[in-house]
Amino acid sequence: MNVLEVSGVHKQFGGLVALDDVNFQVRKGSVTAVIGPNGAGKTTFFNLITGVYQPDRGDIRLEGKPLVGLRPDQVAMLGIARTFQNIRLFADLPVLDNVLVAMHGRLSARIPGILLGRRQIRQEERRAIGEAYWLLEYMGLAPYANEIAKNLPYGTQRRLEIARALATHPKLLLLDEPAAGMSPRETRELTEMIHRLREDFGLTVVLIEHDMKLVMNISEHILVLDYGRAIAEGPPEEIRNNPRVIEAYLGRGAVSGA
Ligand SMILES: Nc1ncnc2c1ncn2[C@@H]1O[C@H](COP(=O)(O)OP(=O)(O)OP(=O)(O)O)[C@@H](O)[C@H]1O
Repeated sequence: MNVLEVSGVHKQFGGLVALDDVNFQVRKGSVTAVIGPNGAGKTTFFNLITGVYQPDRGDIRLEGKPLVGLRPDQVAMLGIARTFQNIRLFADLPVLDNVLVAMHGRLSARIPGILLGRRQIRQEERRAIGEAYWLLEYMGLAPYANEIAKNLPYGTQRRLEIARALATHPKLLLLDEPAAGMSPRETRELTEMIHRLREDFGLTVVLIEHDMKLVMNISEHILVLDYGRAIAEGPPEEIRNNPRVIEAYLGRGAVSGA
């Protein structure tokens, strides 16, 4: 079963075609990578899925529900969470609060505050704090719960971003260059963590990544974009040996370390 279905999605910025009639399906519970050279349209693709941009034409569906026309907060409510290439945290807030804020959107939508008595609000808060601690524990972040986010090492901030995404209880998790700036050890841990997320939560993951070792290790399926066009799609071993992909991307040294 497909969680995400993208059909004929096209996006132009003035004269620049950022995505050219892209089709893409993501199977439930899979890990899929979107790769390609700089400027190929990868982040634009995430921005279209998450409602940051609207496509000029085409259709995007999450479990059959149309996403085109929805705002980012509406897309998030339907079950898509993402992280960003440039980390976006509440830098001056403690780690725990960063997760609680992310959780808030989901909780307040589920139970309008006006319907709750003070005792119930306290119960909800206690439950939210319990869940936030659980998530921090799960992500190996519990020791940092009271640290200010901006003081964490870079790789740990990336993990916190993922914890914030998980706090929204997504069906589909989009990770934009999750290994950027990570040490080889942090990247190995990230690989294990993505595997665990899929096993423990049945989560579907789509990631944009330039670290080909990570991509080839973790993905079942890879979509390759070049100048906004989908030039190849398939399992890692097929993509690795695809002459068009080698020419457009892998041959340019992107496989170094793979
Ligand atoms: N808001 C925008 N306005 C104008 N052009 C844009 C906008 N967003 C993206 N672009 C252009 O669209 C093209 C695709 O950009 P995008 O960021 O999606 O590429 P990418 O594959 O994610 O690249 P990278 O690997 O460097 O992050 C680029 O030429 C970029 O300059």
